[in-house]
Amino acid sequence: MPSAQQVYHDKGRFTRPDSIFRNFISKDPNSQFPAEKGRYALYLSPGCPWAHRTMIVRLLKGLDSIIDVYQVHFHMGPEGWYFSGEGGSLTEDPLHGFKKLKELYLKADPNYTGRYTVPVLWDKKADVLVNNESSEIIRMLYSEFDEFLPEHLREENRPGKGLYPPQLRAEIDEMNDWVYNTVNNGVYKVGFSRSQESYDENIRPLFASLDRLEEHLGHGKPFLFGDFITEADIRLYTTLARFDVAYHSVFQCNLKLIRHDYPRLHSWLRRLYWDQDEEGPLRAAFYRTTEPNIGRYALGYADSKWRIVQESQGPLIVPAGPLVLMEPL
Ligand SMILES: N[C@@H](CCC(=O)N[C@@H](CS)C(=O)NCC(=O)O)C(=O)O
Repeated sequence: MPSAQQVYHDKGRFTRPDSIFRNFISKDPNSQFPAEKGRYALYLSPGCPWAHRTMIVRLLKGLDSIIDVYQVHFHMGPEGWYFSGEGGSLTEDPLHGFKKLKELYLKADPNYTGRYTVPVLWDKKADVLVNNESSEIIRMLYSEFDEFLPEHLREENRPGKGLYPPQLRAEIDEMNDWVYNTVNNGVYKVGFSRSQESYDENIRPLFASLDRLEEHLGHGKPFLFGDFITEADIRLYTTLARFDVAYHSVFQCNLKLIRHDYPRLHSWLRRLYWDQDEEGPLRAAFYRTTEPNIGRYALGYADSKWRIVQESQGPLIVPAGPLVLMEPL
């Protein structure tokens, strides 16, 4: 097995390899992966921000009874993600009896040599891995399953015309691009640096982008693109929900805190988090997927940093603060 250094680093700089399985579920019944109730499952760990995107969209869209979720242990073991039976994890893969996610990937492709990442979108009927790239999985969930949903949850009937509405696509894509590079993955570039140079190189662009997002919210509207939620909010949220409780301390992203230094981002974050109305437009999707897990984010990141940066050498120390995980509204 290649070392964490070989998989992830280039001269001390963290590099995230591309996902490999890139098929799509379609509403077209004649497609290879047609949308069907009960046919697909998401394997995920609730600590992972990429998997968290899919958890949010599944609830936000009301797909809970249409797509299964199979949870692995909160943090990785020496051989990656595994089923433990603890803290919401299943005892084993319910479809194959596997104990490790690695076995699922090797079932999908015995010659697979990439990383065994979550989320995984699995086709239970064909018994194959459909897709392991969160940005694509969430887009399949927006509208491909709409025929199984009540009218008001279908994309065309949502106020604002959906999570990725045609009139905003270019702007959303443009924001996704810089937010991914400097914020979503930016925190990892800082936190998984194996050199001071790499840390220095990545910390300023991260905070420059947070400053830019704070400015962007100067429009005074509740969401990044106005009055209605879009995928840009979902993609930013999973990073900001982890920021003060994990990235600031564990990943040393410590020039500023969301709660003290970014009033608009802080209100935006808390409004999403604290909405507990399961019948409302957000269906409490942010609260239900974050509140049970936020207290474990620091542990999950301390553990992955210890594995990836320190190659499991020396002590693992998990920071205790902040005392308040998410400030009240
Ligand atoms: N581009 C992928 C990234 C997924 C990813 O890197 N997930 C991490 C957890 S946060 C993982 O499973 N890592 C396992 C490993 O690297 O061995 C996506 O967005 O789905």
